[in-house]
Amino acid sequence: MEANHWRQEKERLERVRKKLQANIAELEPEVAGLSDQATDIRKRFWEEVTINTSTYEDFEESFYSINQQSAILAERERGHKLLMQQWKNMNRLLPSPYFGRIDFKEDGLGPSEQVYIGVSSFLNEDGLSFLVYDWRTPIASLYYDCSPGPASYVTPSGAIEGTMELKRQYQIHNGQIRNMFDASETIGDELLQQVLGKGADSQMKSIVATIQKEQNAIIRNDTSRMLIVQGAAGSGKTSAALQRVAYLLYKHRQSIKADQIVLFSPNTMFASYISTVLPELGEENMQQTTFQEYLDYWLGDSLQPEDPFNQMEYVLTAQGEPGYKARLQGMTYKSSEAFLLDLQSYGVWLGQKGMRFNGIRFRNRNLITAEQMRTKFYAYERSLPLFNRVALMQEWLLNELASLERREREAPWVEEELSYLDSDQYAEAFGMLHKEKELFDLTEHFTSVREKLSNKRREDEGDFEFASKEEELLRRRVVKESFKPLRKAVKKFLFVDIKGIYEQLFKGEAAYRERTNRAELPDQWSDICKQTKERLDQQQLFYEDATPYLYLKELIEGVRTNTEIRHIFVDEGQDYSSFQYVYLKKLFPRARMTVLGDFGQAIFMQATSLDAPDSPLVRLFGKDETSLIRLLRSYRSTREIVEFTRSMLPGGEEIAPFDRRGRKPLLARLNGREKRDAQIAADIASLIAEGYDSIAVITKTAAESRDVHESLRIHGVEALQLITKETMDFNKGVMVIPVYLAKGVEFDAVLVCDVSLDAYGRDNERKLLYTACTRAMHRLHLYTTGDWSPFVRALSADLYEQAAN
Ligand SMILES: Nc1ncnc2c1ncn2[C@@H]1O[C@H](COP(=O)(O)OP(=O)(O)OP(=O)(O)O)[C@@H](O)[C@H]1O
Repeated sequence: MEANHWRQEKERLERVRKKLQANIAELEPEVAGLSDQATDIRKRFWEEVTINTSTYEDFEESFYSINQQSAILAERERGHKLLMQQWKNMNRLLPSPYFGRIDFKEDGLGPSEQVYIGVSSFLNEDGLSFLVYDWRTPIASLYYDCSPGPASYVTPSGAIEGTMELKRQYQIHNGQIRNMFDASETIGDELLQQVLGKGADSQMKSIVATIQKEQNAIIRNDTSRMLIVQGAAGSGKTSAALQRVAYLLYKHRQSIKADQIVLFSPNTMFASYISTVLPELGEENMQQTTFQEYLDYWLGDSLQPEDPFNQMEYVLTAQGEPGYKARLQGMTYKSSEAFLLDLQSYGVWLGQKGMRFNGIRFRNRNLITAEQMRTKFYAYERSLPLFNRVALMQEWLLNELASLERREREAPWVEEELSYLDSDQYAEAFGMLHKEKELFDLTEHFTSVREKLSNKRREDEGDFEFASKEEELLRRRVVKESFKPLRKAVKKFLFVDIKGIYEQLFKGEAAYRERTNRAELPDQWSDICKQTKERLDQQQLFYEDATPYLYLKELIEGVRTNTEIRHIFVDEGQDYSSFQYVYLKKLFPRARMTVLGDFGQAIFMQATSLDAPDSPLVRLFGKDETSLIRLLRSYRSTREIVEFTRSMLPGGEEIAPFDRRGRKPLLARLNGREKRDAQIAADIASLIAEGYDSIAVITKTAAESRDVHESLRIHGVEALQLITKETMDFNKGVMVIPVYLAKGVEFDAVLVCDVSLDAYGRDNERKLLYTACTRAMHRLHLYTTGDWSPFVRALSADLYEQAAN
């Protein structure tokens, strides 16, 4: 680039930085005092406000004064927050104010405008012209979407047409321009090369400077209710999702707050891995959770749901066990749409007969029997949906309990209970009664007024009548306390025997057909029934049963919803069942959904295809409300690694590697485990010596991880982490990790330790191996002590190197 361009750019950078420094210095004193001031205001606010309740007018006045003051306080706090935000943004800009520039000449207007783009906007003193544009502004999309030449961008008031005369990228560190490129075709191949060539980190990085056009379409999609992204491994799905959150928070800053966005992540370690991206962009983090957390929350007390990792371990390790085939068939069927329809039909059947209830017992007596409830339930209007009738039942039960409670006051046990009250309890109850009476009982007021008027004292504690009243009140209180758990249980719908209702669906083929109208059933149905029932008897649920169970529960009890949430993001979306999607949609009725995933990495049994023409995901909101974007370029791994991994997948040839070069994957076959582990230990040492500091030894199962971890430590590998499903944080270094926990994360080097026919021989293990290998950014090693897995054997020999034995 010409020397005078460099000079001009350096001078401009200096100018912008000086202005930033001046503005920061100007705000500094104000900002420094802000947090003290805020607490000061609050303190004074509470000191100055006293509630005057002597007369109604005084009370009213105090009330309005409090309201007024708190409004002033809120306004001031808003102002402070804004100031603080500006100050933080400027500080974030200072070391690297921008990463891109476009010169854009709008059709029909004067000279072209120089648009510098950075992580937030920065205005000139005039308050009108932008020295830096936020990357999320409409005009900045030109930088991501267009090449020099005719170009246009969309604003809320329509499309703006014009010509892009220049597109430039900068690498600015510590206030110095390190590098500058003028881009022509696509943005930033050079910059991207440099970014991708770096080492893996313990935290995911933001990609704002190098967002690619197809990723930008995901980030800025604002029209669909459902946005589905099917993207190859390493194509930037998670990155795009996080930038999209930042974009939505910026674009809808008046109406959406960070806590109205929820991201479902595959595990807690992944949540920690991505947690710094949004703060790096100056935004607050969205809420993060896992589907398992949700299941635990709603089922926790009554039934223990299995977690998906245990389910996965079973699939991978229990091949020889009896009932294995049935369990796998059960997993597939219970995640299917067919089963969802079956449950709906079952709901209709339950509307006519077969509901099961838990009778209400009290002190070893039946208060209301299950039979009474059933009779009552089926006496309600049959056309009412189940949950309406259950709500009516609930109301009826609460009324019944109230009258039973009244009757119960005369029961002998109450008398007995009263005599057990010690004097303290008595005094306490007595005090409470009086207090309650004074506050709430109108008759008490009336009595005291009458006392004053007639100048005649009411009966006191020594009076007979008072004593009997007191006993009556105490009885009432004792019975009320003992009925409390019953009322609570009714309010929580515990009178519906959901477990029994779910269980009676698995009473054999004929019963199932009758209840669901299903003609075709998996051939192992009777074993599936047996397994399901056995689990329920142990107060547990298979993972594949957990969501259907909750679905049925809500069909009967009514749907839980959270109407606050505006957007939900589902990462690794291929690993959720159609059931889980229906569920999420119901749960968050006002939310838009963004689902990101890769069917090539669908390693769980409940997998859902994201982009198949008949995908249940598309049907969820209907074609018109759904957009589907496919990402085919893979950025994480070198060209050599992508060429190797994509060949493992049918149809993988459409995955395009980004052109970053490296060594071909290395295949090593060794004679026995001892030699293999010695080789892995030696390879780890040499990779570290080459400068790679994030290295993962990937195993298939948790048990294998433990073995290999132990063995590698004996072989002298130091500071070796063992990652389990309980690991909360993702730390850089050398680790042993089961493949299903490595989802979504990446490493400089990956060593897959047992790529034998035994370990990865079945078709469902193909995707597992693909997922393991695609975690590698720069180097990939595969080891075996026996025959190679057929998925490796089928690869063309020029895709890899073989280690000399
Ligand atoms: N536009 C980009 N600029 C710079 N880096 C990028 C870009 N897109 C993706 N990357 C990098 O590629 C790697 C993979 O990205 P990411 O993890 O988002 O992909 P993914 O599609 O979610 O992967 P997977 O499905 O395999 O978990 C990350 O290191 C990310 O920083």
